[in-house]
Amino acid sequence: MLEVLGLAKSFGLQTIFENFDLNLPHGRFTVLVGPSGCGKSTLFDCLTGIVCPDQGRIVWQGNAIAHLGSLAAYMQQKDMLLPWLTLEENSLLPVQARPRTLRDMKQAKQTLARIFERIGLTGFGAHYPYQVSGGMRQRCALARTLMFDRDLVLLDEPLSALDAITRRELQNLLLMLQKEFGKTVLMITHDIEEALVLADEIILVGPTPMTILERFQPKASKPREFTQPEFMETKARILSRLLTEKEKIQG
Ligand SMILES: Nc1ncnc2c1ncn2[C@@H]1O[C@H](COP(=O)(O)OP(=O)(O)OP(=O)(O)O)[C@@H](O)[C@H]1O
Repeated sequence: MLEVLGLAKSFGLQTIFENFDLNLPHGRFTVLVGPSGCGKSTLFDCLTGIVCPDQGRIVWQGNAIAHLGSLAAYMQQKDMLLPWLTLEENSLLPVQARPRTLRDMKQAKQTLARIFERIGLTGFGAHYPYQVSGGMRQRCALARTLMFDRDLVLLDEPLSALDAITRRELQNLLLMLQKEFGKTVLMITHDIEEALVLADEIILVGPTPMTILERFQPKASKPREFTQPEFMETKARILSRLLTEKEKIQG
């Protein structure tokens, strides 16, 4: 579905990645795990056209494109909510931005009401971002991402500001998106247990310049519990690999 070939990006003298390849098959849930500052968000920015890559090819369903642009829904680390719009208005922005009829808008509002219910925002649609907590803003940003209704969803640490229970609920929501709506998901997380619960494939990336260190394909069927013995072993391997890379850098 999406193929990235030889992607390169530098900021001044700092090479963030070069010759970076990635392949996302349709309907798969891929999770990128790697140390802070190694270039994961920059990769997403290059894919979506926020940042221009220096080199490389992005191929979408067999066609070379400059960037994904509106082909993908992208949730960035910052919630990017517009402060002068309510949570409902923020979430409906993707629908406002495309040609629509009154019926489309009615349907969109119904869909949003279901998503709000699922993520615990029912009753907060008329609130402004400054009136709710950071976790609620993040949930609203996730709702807005879902309202884009794209086959490919890029999520940059979407659940990082949430409490454990809400986090688990939203993990289930993400799994539902993949299973029921056939979405292809590429997600960044620092939480290895979260990666193990969600991923069809975990891509472990190493420090700048970012390279792929190892790939893991958890076999257990979903929904999963990260306490499964297979996961404990994989978690230990991922942690040990990250530690080795850190020690290499520190000399
Ligand atoms: N616009 C920019 N100009 C200059 N340097 C940048 C820019 N954006 C990112 N960088 C640098 O690129 C490197 C990679 O940053 P990036 O945000 O992609 O890392 P990350 O892996 O997503 O980190 P984290 O996991 O902490 O979010 C960092 O050293 C960062 O300072």
